[in-house]
Amino acid sequence: MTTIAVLGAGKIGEALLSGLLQGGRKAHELLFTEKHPQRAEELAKQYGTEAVDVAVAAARAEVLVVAVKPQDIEPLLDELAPVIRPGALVVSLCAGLPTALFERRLPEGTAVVRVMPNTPMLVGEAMSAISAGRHAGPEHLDLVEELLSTVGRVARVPESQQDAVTALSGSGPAYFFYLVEAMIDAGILLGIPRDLAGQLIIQSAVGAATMLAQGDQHPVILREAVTSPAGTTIMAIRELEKHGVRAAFLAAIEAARDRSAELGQAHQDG
Ligand SMILES: NC(=O)C1=CN([C@@H]2O[C@H](COP(=O)(O)OP(=O)(O)OC[C@H]3O[C@@H](n4cnc5c(N)ncnc54)[C@H](OP(=O)(O)O)[C@@H]3O)[C@@H](O)[C@H]2O)C=CC1
Ligand SMILES: O=C(O)[C@@H]1CCC=N1
Repeated sequence: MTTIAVLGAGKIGEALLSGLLQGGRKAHELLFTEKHPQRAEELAKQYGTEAVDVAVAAARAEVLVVAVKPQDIEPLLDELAPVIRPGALVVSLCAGLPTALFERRLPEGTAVVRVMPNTPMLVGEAMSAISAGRHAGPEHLDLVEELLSTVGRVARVPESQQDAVTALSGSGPAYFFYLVEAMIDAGILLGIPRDLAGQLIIQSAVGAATMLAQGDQHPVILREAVTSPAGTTIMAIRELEKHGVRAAFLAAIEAARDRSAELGQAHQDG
C-alpha cells in the first residue's frame, strides 16, 4: 500500500483526493494537510480521509503531493525540508515551479516529479502531463503515471514543455467553460430561456467532445461537416474570424505560458 498525502487541499488538491477515491483508492491510504481547520474538517467528513499536519504527512506518506499556490511554496518547503523522509517522492502540481526549486530546498537526492493536471480529475477525465526531476527515475514516473491514470489520461513530457502544457491543458478547462458561458449568453440574447440554452449548449459540448475524443477525425473535418454551403454555420464562422477569435486564443495561451514561466522565475533564487 502506498500512502499519499496531499499538501494543500484546495481546488486541485480536493479534485485529486476525490478522483483517487473514485478511482478505487481507499480513504486510509490518503492524507491531506489544509490551512483552514473548518475546511479540513469538512473534507475529512466528506471523503473519510484524515487531515494531518506536514510532519505527520511526511512521517506516514511515501508520496507527498504539493498542491498549494505557487506563491505559497516557500513556507511549505520550510516546513517540509526538516521532516521529509529519505526515499519519499515529492509530486508537485504547482504551475510554473521547476523541479530544481524543490531539489534545492529539500534534502539532497529527493525525487521530484512535476505534474500539470487539470480539474476534470474530479470526474476521472483529467489530462496530466508529468516530468521527472533530476533524482526521479523511471520507477517514480511509473508510480505517478499509475496513480494519475486512475483519474484520467497521462502524458510524459520534457520539463521544458511544462509551461506550455500548463497554458494548454492545465488552464484549458477554463477556456471551454468560458466558451460555454458565452454561448449560453448568446442563447439569452436570442430569447431562449437560460435553462434551455444551458441544456442545448452543454449537450452540444459533450457531443462535440465525444466526437473529438474518438480521435479518428481532425477537428477541421468535424467542423467542415457542420458547415453547410451558404448555411448558418459559415455566417457564424465569418463573425468569429472577423472578431479575431483564433488570434485571441493564440495570444491568450501564449500569455498563460508566459505567466507560468514568470511564476517559476519568481522563485529562482529561493
Ligand atoms: N485549479 C486548477 O485547475 C489547477 C491548479 N494547479 C496548481 O495547483 C496548485 C493549487 O491550486 P488551486 O487548488 O487552484 O489553489 P487553492 O488556493 O484552491 O488551493 C491551495 C490550498 O492550499 C492551502 N494552503 C496554502 N498554504 C498551505 C500550507 N502551507 N499547508 C497546507 N495548506 C496550505 C490554501 O489555503 P489559502 O486559501 O488560505 O491560501 C488553499 O486552501 C497551484 O500551484 C496551481 O498552480 C494545477 C493544475 C490545475
Ligand atoms: O490558473 C492557474 O494558475 C492554475 C494552473 C493551471 C490551472 N490553474
